[in-house]
Amino acid sequence: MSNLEVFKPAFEVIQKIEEAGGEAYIVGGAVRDYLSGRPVNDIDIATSETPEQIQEIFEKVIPVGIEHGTVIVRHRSISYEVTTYRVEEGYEDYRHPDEVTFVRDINLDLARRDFTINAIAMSRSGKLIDPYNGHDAIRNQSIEAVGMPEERFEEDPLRMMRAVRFASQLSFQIEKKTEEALNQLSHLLEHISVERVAVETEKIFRGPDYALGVELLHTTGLKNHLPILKDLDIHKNVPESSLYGWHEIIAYYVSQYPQISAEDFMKLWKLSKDTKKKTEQLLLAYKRYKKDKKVNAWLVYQLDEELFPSFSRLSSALDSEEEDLNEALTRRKQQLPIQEKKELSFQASDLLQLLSDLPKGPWISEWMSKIEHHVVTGKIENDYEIIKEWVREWNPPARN
Ligand SMILES: Nc1ccn([C@@H]2O[C@H](COP(=O)(O)OP(=O)(O)OP(=O)(O)O)[C@@H](O)[C@H]2O)c(=O)n1
Repeated sequence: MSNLEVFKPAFEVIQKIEEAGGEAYIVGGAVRDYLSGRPVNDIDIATSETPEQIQEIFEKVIPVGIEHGTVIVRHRSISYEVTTYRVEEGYEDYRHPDEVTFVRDINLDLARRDFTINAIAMSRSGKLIDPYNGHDAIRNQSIEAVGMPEERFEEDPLRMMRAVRFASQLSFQIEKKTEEALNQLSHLLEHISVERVAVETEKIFRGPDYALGVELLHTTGLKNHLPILKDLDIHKNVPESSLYGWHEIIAYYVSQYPQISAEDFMKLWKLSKDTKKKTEQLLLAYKRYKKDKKVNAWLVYQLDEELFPSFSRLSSALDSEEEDLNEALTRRKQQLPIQEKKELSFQASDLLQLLSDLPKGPWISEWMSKIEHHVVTGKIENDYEIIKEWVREWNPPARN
């Protein structure tokens, strides 16, 4: 096994808990990702100690979910979620949080977890506690519920979406009995808040094996409980590449199916204002691109630079023949005469001064937009005198 360096600061946290008389292990996604050779991100720690005891042991503790037994410990500028061993999950939209029962045995804590690949604990010497043979499941690339799949899914139906998400992220197969339970219980997804389902759906489309994820959504029947997607033949119309974020997912489907709208996605999936803004920009830019069949100046000017990778991914998801447009967008942006409106050499105040006989009105912003468009697209130079001359020659609409 490769080296445990990545866990070193986390092992120090565990050591402190042990020195205070408690027990602690690294659990969940970090162990899974480490054992499957993937980069380790957030490290979660399970402990025999209560949040109050953890608060006494460490200086910097943020009480994020005391009633669930969870606090954040800051150590060497890294955050660790430290959670007391417990036997029931408190899922806000399905089970009542006060059903959480704290226990003193790591094995009981592992027993309440969703899949065997996620039910492995690692001690600070790197030793594994693996009562469900999760390490073997990782080697066999298999997603298998801990114990009875039906029970696990009834405890929290979101786990069904998580199974598909792990298939997409890890390229693992779902074990037969677990998949059968998915087929049988997919309807339970209706009990889960759409916000939680949205988080998993987003991860399914982002995964390297998103195509397997989309196929599983269809074959298991989970798709039938997903707003909007349930009315589409998503298994026949699979994106040509992964999509990162809801704005890309929506732009993809809205471009494919004229009968659906971005607004409906926003409403039914309860997505954020930020997603709405990004989706609108992306769709507008893509429409322009399709019309002109090239990355033109106005498109690049209007599209936020942070959306260039999204634009590029969207175009290859819709058309595998499409080149990677990210570089073309960046190059085109560098060539623009101005990057933003405030760089115009001729501002609204100049316009008002020049045409002081006209009453103020919407014509000002209409004119400024016209000037901006002309400068960006290279029809006139961004020079005060040149623009002034051009305005003089041009018949203001307000005078017509
Ligand atoms: N519905 C859920 C959610 C989580 N877990 C358990 O809690 C751990 C942490 O959950 P979470 O942070 O949501 O996911 P990870 O598995 O850590 O994956 P990632 O961080 O990559 O999303 C999981 O590994 C699993 O053991 C569970 O049993 N049932």
